Amino acid sequence: MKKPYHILIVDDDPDVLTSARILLKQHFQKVETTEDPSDLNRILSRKNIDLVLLDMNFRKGRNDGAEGIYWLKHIRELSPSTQVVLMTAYGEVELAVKAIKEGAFDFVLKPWTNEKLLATINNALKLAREQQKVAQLQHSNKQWEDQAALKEEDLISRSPSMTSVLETLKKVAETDANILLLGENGTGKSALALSIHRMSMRKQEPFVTVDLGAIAPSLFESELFGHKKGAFTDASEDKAGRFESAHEGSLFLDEIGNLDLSLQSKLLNALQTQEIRRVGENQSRKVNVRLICATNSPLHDWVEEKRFRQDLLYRINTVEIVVPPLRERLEDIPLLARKFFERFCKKYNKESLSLSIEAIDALCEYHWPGNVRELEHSMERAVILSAGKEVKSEDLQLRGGQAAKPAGLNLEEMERHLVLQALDKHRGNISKAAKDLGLTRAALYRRMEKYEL
Ligand SMILES: Nc1ncnc2c1ncn2[C@@H]1O[C@H](COP(=O)(O)OP(=O)(O)OP(=O)(O)O)[C@@H](O)[C@H]1O
Repeated sequence: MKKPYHILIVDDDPDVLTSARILLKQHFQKVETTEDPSDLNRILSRKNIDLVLLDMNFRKGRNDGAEGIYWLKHIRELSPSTQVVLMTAYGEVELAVKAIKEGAFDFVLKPWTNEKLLATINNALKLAREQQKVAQLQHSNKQWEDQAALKEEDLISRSPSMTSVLETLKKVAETDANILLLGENGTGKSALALSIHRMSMRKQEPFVTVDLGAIAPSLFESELFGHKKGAFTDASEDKAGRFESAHEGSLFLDEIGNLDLSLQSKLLNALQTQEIRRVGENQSRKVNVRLICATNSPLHDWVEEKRFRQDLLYRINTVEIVVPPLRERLEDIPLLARKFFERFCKKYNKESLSLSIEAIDALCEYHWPGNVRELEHSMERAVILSAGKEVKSEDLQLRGGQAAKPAGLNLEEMERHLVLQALDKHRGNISKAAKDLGLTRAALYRRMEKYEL
């Protein structure tokens, strides 16, 4: 199978162009040639070239390689992610070394052997892919980092319903099946998605998250599929979408119910063809991702109401898993409560604090509309607010219970407290919590980040 790369060969000798093209066409999806290096501007600004095979000497009679170095620098500036392999004549090794210092990946001596040329190009493309991965990791969002910080053994449960979910996940994680996680907010869907990735054969590859509940719908397409420079006002440079970032790894689409019908079609198309097209580009790119989706929306009802495409649902739910709400996992409540409590005691230097039995009973009786996330927040709040040695049920401030007065808090602590309260009230629904607090979603996100919520 041809590799999904786009290669450009630049040489003023038509015979060299022809023989290189014939060879490379057998191995790579797209191969273009030009005799004139000044075409580089036009080509690089319109197309995504993965690698340029560049001659060192263009004008007849000149063989100091200066022009090759000039064009090499030019390519590095115009398109830093494009790899450059130089073609040099015998006796120009010193020049080639200089070129490598200027950013060329490697050089091949003319006349080349096919094996050597292919091996050099493949190595350059492999490096480019690795560099991309590093860049993706560096750019990955905070949410990803939070999830990455969660260790597998952190996902704890002893309730029969959740244990059976975890067992099913273990079985399907290794396959490449697309998985749909259904369940209320805060039940642990994101944590499970990461756990699936970590148990899969793709675990060494990227795990990329797109939270469709946290970005503006107008940005969905470019976020998922990327864009070309100039495709819209804010597109100041070419950008790969999350699909490309997740190539060979897993893509987690959280709140998939937020996709409108036109994007549902585009997503379906991408899944069917395993190709995506960046916004503003004509050419498509091959991608290979394992898709994990999650939602608290009733997608099956939405199919009936024609709000969600049935064919897309069937694509994403090869395996469908319902994550039970916390109130149906009674055995998990004390287990998780203690775990969170210990974590926050450590964080706030209150390690002598304890959780009373009657507080645990109250936790077990509560209905947990915001599920594990609400329990986590309640434990944090209890640790922060408790003044004594032991947290009692009235310190828990469970909704419908007696609210403790958050006395003695400074302005920042008060703000954090209000943000937590609003998130709990709306079961982690950012839009509703923001509205309640009189903030924009972005302003609420900033505060959540500030207070590490
Ligand atoms: N079984 C578990 N053990 C330990 N921590 C858990 C468990 N389940 C969930 N959590 C924690 O609870 C919080 C909420 O979980 P998560 O974000 O995965 O829920 P979600 O279902 O994806 O929520 P939403 O639908 O709002 O995106 C996270 O901090 C997560 O680490």
